[in-house]
Amino acid sequence: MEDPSSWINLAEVQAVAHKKMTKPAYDYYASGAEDEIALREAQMAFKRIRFLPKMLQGLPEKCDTKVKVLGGRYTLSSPLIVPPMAMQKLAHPDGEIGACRAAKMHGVSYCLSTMATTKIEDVASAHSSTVVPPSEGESLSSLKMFQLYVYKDRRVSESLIRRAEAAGFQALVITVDLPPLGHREADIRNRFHLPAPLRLENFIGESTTTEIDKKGASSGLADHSQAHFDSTLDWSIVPWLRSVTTLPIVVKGILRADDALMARQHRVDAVWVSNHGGRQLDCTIAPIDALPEVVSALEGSGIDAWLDGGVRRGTDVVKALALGAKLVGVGRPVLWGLAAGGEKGVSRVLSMLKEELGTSLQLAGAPSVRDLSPDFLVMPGMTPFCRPSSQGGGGRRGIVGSRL
Ligand SMILES: Cc1cc2nc3c(=O)[nH]c(=O)nc-3n(C[C@H](O)[C@H](O)[C@H](O)COP(=O)(O)O)c2cc1C
Ligand SMILES: CC(C)CC(=O)C(=O)O
Repeated sequence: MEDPSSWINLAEVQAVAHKKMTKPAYDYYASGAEDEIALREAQMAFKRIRFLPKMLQGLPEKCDTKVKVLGGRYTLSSPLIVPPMAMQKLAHPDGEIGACRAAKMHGVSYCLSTMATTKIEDVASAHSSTVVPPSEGESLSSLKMFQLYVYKDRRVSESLIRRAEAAGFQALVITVDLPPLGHREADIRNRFHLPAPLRLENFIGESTTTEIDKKGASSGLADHSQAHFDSTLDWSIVPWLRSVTTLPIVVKGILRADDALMARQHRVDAVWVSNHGGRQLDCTIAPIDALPEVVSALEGSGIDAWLDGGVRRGTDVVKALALGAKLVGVGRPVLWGLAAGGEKGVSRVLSMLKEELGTSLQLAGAPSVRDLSPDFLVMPGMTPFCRPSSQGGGGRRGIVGSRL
């Protein structure tokens, strides 16, 4: 199991990572808040959705996964994104650099966390200098983005944004579902802290102390976020961000249609449907269940809906795309790949997921990700019926009781 090429699914990678990681590091990555209902539900909700595949569609040999995002500004090779995840050197010395390089090599977008163990500028230059060979004659394209936690001291946030912009990050993702930090019992029990010599590299030389570096009485994460993150944010944060940056703004952590409407009113560039991997408020709705309402709130606005949470299979990606997500994030499996095999491990995780995505598109009968729609799915509790049209071809389908 040492050789990443021997792994055949993402669950297997987690088992390898588990054996290699220290208990506090594994628990920090794996766990959710409180009873972990939201964590489990995010995955289970995908499994309740069924496909209604189309046959004899005259598919190309390889289905097209290109997507246009951020108001059509960018065409990307893949709808996959590595969401922001803190402290990636806890998994492996390759850390954020290994993860972002592997993502770029696969045409997968990468979002760097504020709470990284590698400096913004170092990640940017590793990403820029990664040369991606053309794949089947096409050059792969993806984005690098920066995720922001807003600090009580706005000068800290402003400096992070300016550094990310200067370093060439192409979008700013602001996370709105934290603080305060969710009640993560494993981290409290383990008195989680970042072991030396690892540090939150974006804050070296600044007045922001980290708390995360020291073993305290409780979780260092909770201490840090309570001390420094602004828990009083409201929608006026969007105009403030606009006053600081010209980057597209993505709001991450939305689960409600009325919040999506507020995001629309504030002209953000994308709404990222997420429950933070079940690490914040427990018992939230699964992101995939929240997606259809958010998509309909954004309809006609040109604002993208992105999604993460519980994505573990290519079929999960297809379901999210069919329900209207433009980008789909896969979180923990990337960390498991990193822990189990460094950059090569991440690369294997992404290649398995891309392969599953390609196969699932073919089996569902969609020539491209842009051809997907709710018509390919049967939602829980709904009875599908398919009616041939009176003209022959292209039958009509409905789902009894469906809100889609
Ligand atoms: C270890 C870990 C660290 C995370 N750190 C951040 C972070 O710094 N910023 C953020 O917005 N989300 C963070 N997240 C949440 C992810 O961006 C993402 O929403 C979540 O992991 C998706 O769920 P999944 O792991 O089931 O794919 C983190 C998640 C994990 C597992
Ligand atoms: C340091 C934390 C605030 C990072 C985070 O978002 C998480 O652990 O989920």
